[in-house]
Amino acid sequence: MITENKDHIPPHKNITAALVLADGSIFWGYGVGATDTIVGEVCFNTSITGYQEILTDPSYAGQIVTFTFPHIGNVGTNDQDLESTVPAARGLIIREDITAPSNFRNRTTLQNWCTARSLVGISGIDTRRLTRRIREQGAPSGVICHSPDGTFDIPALMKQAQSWPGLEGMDLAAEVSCTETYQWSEKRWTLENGYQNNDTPKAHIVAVDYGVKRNILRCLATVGARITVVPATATAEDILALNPDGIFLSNGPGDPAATGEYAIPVIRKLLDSNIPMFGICLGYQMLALAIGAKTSKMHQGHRGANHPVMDFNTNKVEITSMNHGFMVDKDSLPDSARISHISLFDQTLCGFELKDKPVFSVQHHPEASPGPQDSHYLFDRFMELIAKHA
Ligand SMILES: NC(=O)CC[C@H](N)C(=O)O
Repeated sequence: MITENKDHIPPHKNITAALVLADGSIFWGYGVGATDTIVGEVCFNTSITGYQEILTDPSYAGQIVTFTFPHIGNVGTNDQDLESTVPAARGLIIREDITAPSNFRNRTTLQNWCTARSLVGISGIDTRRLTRRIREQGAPSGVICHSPDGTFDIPALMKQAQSWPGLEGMDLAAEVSCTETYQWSEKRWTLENGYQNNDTPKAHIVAVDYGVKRNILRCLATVGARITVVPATATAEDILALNPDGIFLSNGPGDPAATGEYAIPVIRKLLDSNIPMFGICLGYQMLALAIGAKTSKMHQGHRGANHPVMDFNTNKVEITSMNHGFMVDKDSLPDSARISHISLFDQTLCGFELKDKPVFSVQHHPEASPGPQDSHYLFDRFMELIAKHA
């Protein structure tokens, strides 16, 4: 492992990758995956499992993920733990070299999988040091350059990192959304049966895809929904014409405030229909904007699988999976909304419900993938709300 420096010359001849931050810091390491140069916001995730799900979560579009857990890649990759097929994380930063996979579900190494997906990574990085720096100074823009012959144009890489505009004000949801409407009936994976379909649906949910994770759709199918997934640009009329019993607003990448042109007016119209509605993460943030609340960029964000959240409906604490860099400002919630969930790490707002409409939403990821399953009850809560309003 080589610690960061500002010297433009690689410290030895085996170096095949560089991570260059906008402030000029250089971290040298070893290339993983595709031979390319990528730019994005450098964030960190503290989960100890689920790197494949994290890297395929469309909410990470525009981001480079630093894994704080040192052993990434040691269970290989498979075809089942994918959260999407659309572009998601741009790159990965890891501590240890990827070792030979050891898991009965493995199909191919993380190294080959990254190459096949055009994902660029760097290993050999002091991820503790990098994470401390993000905690102290916020998530920086950065570039990973994977160069097998060990040549790097550091000033050009620095310039590329500095000229990247950052996620604030950036709309990425429309880029990762599906373009055609489709049906979904697959339920959550089990060791005994793999993926099974829900063939006896109890309700029809229209899910608006701002970058939806497959496990959210699977959780909805598991609690009994038939799901129609529509593109982020679907109008309220398109959605209502499908005759939904419930409407779901998905997670997704980028700045929620940047979706104001297309998503917010649609959500406002949908609220008028009084159809039960549930939002997760970006969907929650956009719902908040639609009722007049405000969102802002967080200093370092929440990304991990051990975030404690309090549910005020039951006064129970749930350990949750999180992945967000923006938040809804608690004080900006209008009187029409009631706080339902709060982060016990930093007291930020994690959920609200509307007082006079069958609408609720959460900032965390109840579908997990990866992470603890404590929050699965929220999908049941949605189905109960739908049954009550049928
Ligand atoms: N997982 C998500 O939906 C993330 C929402 C939003 N892009 C954020 O970073 O806060």
